[in-house]
Amino acid sequence: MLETMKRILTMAGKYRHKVTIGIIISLLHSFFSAMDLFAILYISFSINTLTQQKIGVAAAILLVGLTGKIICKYQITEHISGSSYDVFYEKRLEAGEKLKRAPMGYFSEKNLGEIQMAMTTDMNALESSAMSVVENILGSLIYAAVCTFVLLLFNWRIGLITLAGLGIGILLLRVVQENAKKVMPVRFQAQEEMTERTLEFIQGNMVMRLFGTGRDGLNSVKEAFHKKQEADIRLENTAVWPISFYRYIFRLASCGVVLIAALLYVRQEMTFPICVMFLFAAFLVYSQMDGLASNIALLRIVDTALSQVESVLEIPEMSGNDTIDRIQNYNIELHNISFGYENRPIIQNVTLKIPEHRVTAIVGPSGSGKTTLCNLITRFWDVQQGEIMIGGKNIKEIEFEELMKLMSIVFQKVYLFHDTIENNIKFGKPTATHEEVVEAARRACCHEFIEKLPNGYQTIIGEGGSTLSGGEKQRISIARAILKDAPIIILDEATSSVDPENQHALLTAINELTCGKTLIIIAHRLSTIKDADQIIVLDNGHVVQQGTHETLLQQDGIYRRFVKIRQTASSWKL
Ligand SMILES: Nc1ncnc2c1ncn2[C@@H]1O[C@H](COP(=O)(O)OP(=O)(O)OP(=O)(O)O)[C@@H](O)[C@H]1O
Repeated sequence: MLETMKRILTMAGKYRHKVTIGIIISLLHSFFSAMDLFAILYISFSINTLTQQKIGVAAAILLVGLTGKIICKYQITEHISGSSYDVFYEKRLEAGEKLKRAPMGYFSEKNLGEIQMAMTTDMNALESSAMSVVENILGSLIYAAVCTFVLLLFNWRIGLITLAGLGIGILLLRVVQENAKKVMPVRFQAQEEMTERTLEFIQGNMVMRLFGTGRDGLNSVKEAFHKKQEADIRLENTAVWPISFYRYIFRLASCGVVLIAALLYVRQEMTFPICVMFLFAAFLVYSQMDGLASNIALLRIVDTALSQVESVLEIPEMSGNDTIDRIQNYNIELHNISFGYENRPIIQNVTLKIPEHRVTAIVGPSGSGKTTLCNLITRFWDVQQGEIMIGGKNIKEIEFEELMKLMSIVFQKVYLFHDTIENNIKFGKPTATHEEVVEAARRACCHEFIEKLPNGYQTIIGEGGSTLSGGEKQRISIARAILKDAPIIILDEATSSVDPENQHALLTAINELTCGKTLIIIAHRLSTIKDADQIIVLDNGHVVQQGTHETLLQQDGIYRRFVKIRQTASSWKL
């Protein structure tokens, strides 16, 4: 319990101080709450000599308690709940920054569900509960401790009964916590699986229907729902008995206090007023302990959510914090690089020079590693062996955002944001004017279709660009790259979705865009690569040929065979 509270305070970061003040105020709140008991004590002691003035004093004690409670509650909300929103606003930003610097390998299918859960469900749970749970638990415990202490002062026997009830109650809460500790990871895993399966079912719905497997897909979602349901029930069950027993213990201890007080009075070891005071106290002392049980269950949820969020905040960051200031040229050199996905070798011992201001085309059969090679140059993945240099500098030493300033990339899979077309293009240069956006769009051959849309450049694109065709999305991403105007350009099958009508204009635009730049291109069409300054032929992760179109045609290699069978070889990409 204390460990979780410590973690919550650590997570509070720069708000830790404010939260700590909030916790101290919450202790003060417990003290003011206990003033009800003081008022009863005062009345009980004065019962035989009660005057209007004494009633006034008791009323004043109650009033001070009530006022103190209200002021403290306001301050607690201000310091604890208020900080909670600030803390998790910043944690979301921090996680976003971390994710920006995480290696692409971190974003595996498995991790995506975890990241999504951590950034949404877990952060929400922490935002709404983490701080208040600390406040409630401490508040309840302090209140009970203050009351017990007062009772001990008045009668050690009754005080000890109250203390014993408190001790057993706390032990039972530990049992609840320990039980939940075993079940919570199962529940979280079930929740993650449910999120992943549901997303998969929604995203893959069309494919499932087309192949008549919609029902099978639903079955896996149902199974995930069922696992979640089972985990929830198991979690509830682990707490049912200990919590019932926990409540029973307090009732029992309260009854014990009543009985002992009555007994002591009968034996004339206690005066009637004190006995009455204990009768009241018996029920007041544990009045906040019922709520503590549900807060302990909540603390377990908070604990697991904390672990999930901490795991996102602790993801490895890519190394390198150098700038690109001292880079004199844009020659790219690959020195004996190797890379594999999860120990499956993809790129093997590749050594290459990609000269600046030249066009380098990468070709090879599907799956030969063309995209992977580009992903290594852009440092979306880090090489496992060898080094990649730009302008003589190892890219691992350059900060990722700085490195990205050097490159414009047109991906095979284009992602557009749920925003206006203008802002999507401006993503390449946020400071661009409308005229610059239009100019980039014209050069990327998308101005005309944008103009025909109902709101032109202000038309909102659906998430992921879902309201546009593949070709339209690709042209917008080219406009983005044109606007960014980086010295190194990587085009991964950029022309694949463009219709023949726009093909020529687009290639002209690409030529214009790439003129005088270092261009690496993975393209479909022979026309695109035959004018390249060098062509790299990849096969099974190895560079098997390298040269110009003419020199490669003269060699008896797979490039020549490819050119010959190009019309029929569907698995090749040129
Ligand atoms: N994220 C990934 N995790 C695991 N394996 C991957 C991943 N991305 C690609 N691969 C595998 O690496 C190999 C090379 O893929 P890559 O996309 O680099 O080839 P490519 O030559 O660009 O193919 P294509 O022309 O079909 O796009 C393929 O076998 C692919 O299945």
